[in-house]
Amino acid sequence: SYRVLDKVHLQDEEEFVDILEDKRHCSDLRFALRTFSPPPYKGAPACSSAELNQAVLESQYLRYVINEVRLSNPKSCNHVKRDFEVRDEACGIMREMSQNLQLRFIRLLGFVVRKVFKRIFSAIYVNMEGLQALQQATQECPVILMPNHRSYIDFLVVSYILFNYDIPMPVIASGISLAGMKIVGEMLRRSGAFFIRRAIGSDKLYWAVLSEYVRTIVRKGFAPLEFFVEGLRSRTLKSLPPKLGMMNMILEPFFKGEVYDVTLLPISISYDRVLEESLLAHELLGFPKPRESTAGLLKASRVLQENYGCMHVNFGRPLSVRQLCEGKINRCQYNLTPRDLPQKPNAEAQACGSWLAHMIVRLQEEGALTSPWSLMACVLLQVPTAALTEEGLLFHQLTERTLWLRKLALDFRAHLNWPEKVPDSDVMSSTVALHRSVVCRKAGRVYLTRNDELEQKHSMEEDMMRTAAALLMLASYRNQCLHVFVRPALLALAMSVTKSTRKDELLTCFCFLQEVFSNEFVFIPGQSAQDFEEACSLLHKCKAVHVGQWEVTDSDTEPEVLSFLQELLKPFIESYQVPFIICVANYCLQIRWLLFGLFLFIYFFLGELHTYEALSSDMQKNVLSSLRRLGIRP
Ligand SMILES: CCCCCCCCCCCCCCCC(=O)SCCNC(=O)CCNC(=O)[C@H](O)C(C)(C)COP(=O)(O)OP(=O)(O)OC[C@H]1O[C@@H](n2cnc3c(N)ncnc32)[C@H](O)[C@@H]1OP(=O)(O)O
Ligand SMILES: O=C(CO)COP(=O)(O)O
Repeated sequence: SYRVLDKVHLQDEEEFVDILEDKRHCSDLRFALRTFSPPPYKGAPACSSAELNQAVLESQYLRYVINEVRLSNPKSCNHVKRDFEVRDEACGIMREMSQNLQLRFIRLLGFVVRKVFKRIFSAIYVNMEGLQALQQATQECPVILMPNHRSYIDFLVVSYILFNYDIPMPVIASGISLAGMKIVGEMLRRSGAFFIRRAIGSDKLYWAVLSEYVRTIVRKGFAPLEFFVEGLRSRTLKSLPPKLGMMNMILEPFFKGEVYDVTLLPISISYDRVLEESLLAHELLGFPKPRESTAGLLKASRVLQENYGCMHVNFGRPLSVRQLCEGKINRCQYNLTPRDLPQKPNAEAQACGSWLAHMIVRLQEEGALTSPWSLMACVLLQVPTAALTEEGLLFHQLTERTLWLRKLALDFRAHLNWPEKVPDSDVMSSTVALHRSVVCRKAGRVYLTRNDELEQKHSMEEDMMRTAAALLMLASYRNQCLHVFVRPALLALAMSVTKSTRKDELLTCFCFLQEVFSNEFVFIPGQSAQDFEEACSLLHKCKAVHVGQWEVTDSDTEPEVLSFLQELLKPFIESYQVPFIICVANYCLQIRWLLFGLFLFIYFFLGELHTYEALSSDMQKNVLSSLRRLGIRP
């Protein structure tokens, strides 16, 4: 089993250590009560939450905006707001938003979280070098922690690690829904969460309080600021296109010269098995997300009975915004207006924020570890659904294909978490056993898990939903490693679509495909040519193509690679193809959005579509945005 390994190597020099290992020697209480003495930021004392709030409310910026809001009251309104009324409103927003970090609550949650982690995870691997670099950075510059977001566990584990290694506890941007949980909401606030409303819209005062709050945290630098640039947990386990609001806020103090530099720190969290796997798949099938509540949390305690394998937390290297922005932004322009006046980021600053945010997502992907299960999911999804549910796939074939894919992934520079010193067959068996909610092994074959395996009796519709949910779960686990293959796969697709070998034609098609799928996969804006070159070089490296100065041609040495990569993207192509055809055909008829979803279902059941992934609400939403972006209105 995975426990055989206590240390996993990401790169030769990077060592991962299981931080749960010491659980045998240290009691949970002792852990919670440990001496916590992080080195202070620039040697200065910490800033209390009351001081932070006061600094925000008394800022020139907020005073200015409060006055503007007061003056901008509609003339038709009988009651003209007074200064103190708008100020009270701002104080109300602050009370709702602000964190109230207290060490004793960290200790309390630390005690509970440790018990839970020990129960459900076999190991939590962390790269120590990354942590050391982070600890150093927190003493020198404001640090922004930017983890990928797949699970509620993400923010718990980051705080847990920082507490364990004497790194200042972060303040964390959180959706307001968590604040509404009885008792728990307040505990999260006292553990560092600050709460942001969803859909802020055009509420000028709210934006002003939020942005000043975030900027003040950055200016003071007393605690790392943590936020999830993807904005929510990815339901598909693929990276989401970044949200830019928070990114722009944290960059502003640097652009205006209020801080010398800002350090961005991408964090890649990879799970063998995601706690919310089934809930997320059901959300994709249209079931509403259960409201966050304390009762719901208590009900979810059945997850404690399950095993979720290992988790890897890879702290990336600190990135200096100062260095990254050199030559990209002219900071002199910020000297022309008083710093305290509200200023929307100009086009240059927005482009820079967007570029940085996309780059962080890309770095999160690069730092993620690819599990054997994710590779197996790629293989299993290339078997027709009916065959997977009825006949199954021979276990030894699955092993053979997965090992072939492991080699390809390594050629494509993936970081694998394939346990060393464990026979491959054991890795395969323990992986299938861990994911018995999705697949099961019987008489030398692997099948998609059905209700009868789970010894539950259900109606036909429920059975169908279960199959769909299992397939969407499988697709999500495949998605965990798609970033490794996506660029070469787009090139393989371009080669098959254009039937051309000319590099310029392939590049045009490659860019078009990137545009079509830009909601599915995150690409750094303006970097298509580099992505194309990277795809050429990776396919060349695994001997699938010959790359010349003007041409890219198939090689006969590894014909399997191109066909595998094309198959990998097939569910996306199929899910996009039908709606694209329908919409183009009905362009004049102006099909309504609701009908669009209906069409997908009809096509699916008539057998036109072979992929269950077309049923995913995420895929449907992305198809619609893609159609709109390309100027085709459904
Ligand atoms: C030892 C162990 C201990 C354990 C201890 C545990 C600790 C436990 C802590 C718990 C911690 C929980 C943590 C949960 C984790 C999440 O809840 S993740 C979700 C919350 N976090 C985030 O979303 C962060 C990233 N999101 C963003 O950056 C988003 O942009 C924002 C800032 C939230 C805003 O989102 P939004 O309303 O969707 O806005 P967005 O699309 O960015 O922009 C909307 C419009 O506003 C405009 N706008 C943008 N900025 C501005 C501005 N400053 N002024 C005016 N207008 C603006 C935009 O231009 C845009 O206009 P249009 O282009 O649409 O015309
Ligand atoms: O509120 C969040 C806590 O992680 C993130 O939002 P979602 O629940 O929509 O993923």
